[in-house]
Amino acid sequence: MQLDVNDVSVTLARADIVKSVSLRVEDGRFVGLIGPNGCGKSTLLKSIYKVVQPSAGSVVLGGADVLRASPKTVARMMGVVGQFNELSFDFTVREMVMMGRTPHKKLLDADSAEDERLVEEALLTVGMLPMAGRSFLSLSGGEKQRVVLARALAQQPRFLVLDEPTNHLDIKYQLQILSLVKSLGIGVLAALHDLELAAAYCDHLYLVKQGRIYAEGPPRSVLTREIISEVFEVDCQIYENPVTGGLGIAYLESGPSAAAEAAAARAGS
Ligand SMILES: Nc1ncnc2c1ncn2[C@@H]1O[C@H](COP(=O)(O)OP(=O)(O)OP(=O)(O)O)[C@@H](O)[C@H]1O
Repeated sequence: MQLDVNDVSVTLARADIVKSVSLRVEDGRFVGLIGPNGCGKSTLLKSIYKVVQPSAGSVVLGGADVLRASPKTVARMMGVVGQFNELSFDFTVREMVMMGRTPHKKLLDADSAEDERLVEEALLTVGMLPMAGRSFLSLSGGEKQRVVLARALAQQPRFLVLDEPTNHLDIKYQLQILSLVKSLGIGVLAALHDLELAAAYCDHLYLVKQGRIYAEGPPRSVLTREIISEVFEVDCQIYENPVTGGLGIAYLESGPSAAAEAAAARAGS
């Protein structure tokens, strides 16, 4: 299922946070959204999953107008793992994941055997089946993150939106969850902070700076020393990882002055 974001702008508290952003995620592609803190990644994702109303533009998923469609219609197609998943009420892990089935049910429908099966399968996939009876609020950050992903999987989405899905996860689960998401073979748009992981898993990257798309393309064309220095204000060396063959980034020094010095040195050389 293909996602098209067309000239989307978002204004919050009179500030222009997202400025005429267009992007495309073709069916089956894993697309990363990267950029510094506060550049507007989460706000853009929220406008795609209908939590924030854009001031302009359109969002089209599988031919459907997401901004006009009902939340239930969108939830039948799109799974979401957002950044904050705190709840006021406590639910068990199993109940949380069962909520992923809601968009596929009618009001007051009981859970079917198929619902139960999908919930078990999703819990097994994220390694949380042994904790199915636990209270969600009692879980660690990483365990909660895996349960929220299981809920999105139980939803059987045809498109996934992930906002820093590896936040809180240790390295085993970071790798496992990204591999799992990739293996689903559906369109994925994920905000990611770890640039090496983004390079390893994403087919295509959009780099956001101050609410606009600053660069886009295959990871190797976006993650260059120049672009990282300009956008993240950190000097680095890009290399080919001799073990994995993937793109490696060695960060040299942080801070605006180091980046400015590096830029000046490059300009002078
Ligand atoms: N409801 C709001 N009202 C006013 N400003 C907001 C609101 N929500 C977000 N912002 C501001 O919009 C900007 C972009 O925030 P957003 O959360 O989209 O950034 P982000 O790229 O996801 O950042 P991070 O990497 O830190 O998660 C920030 O300056 C933030 O303070």
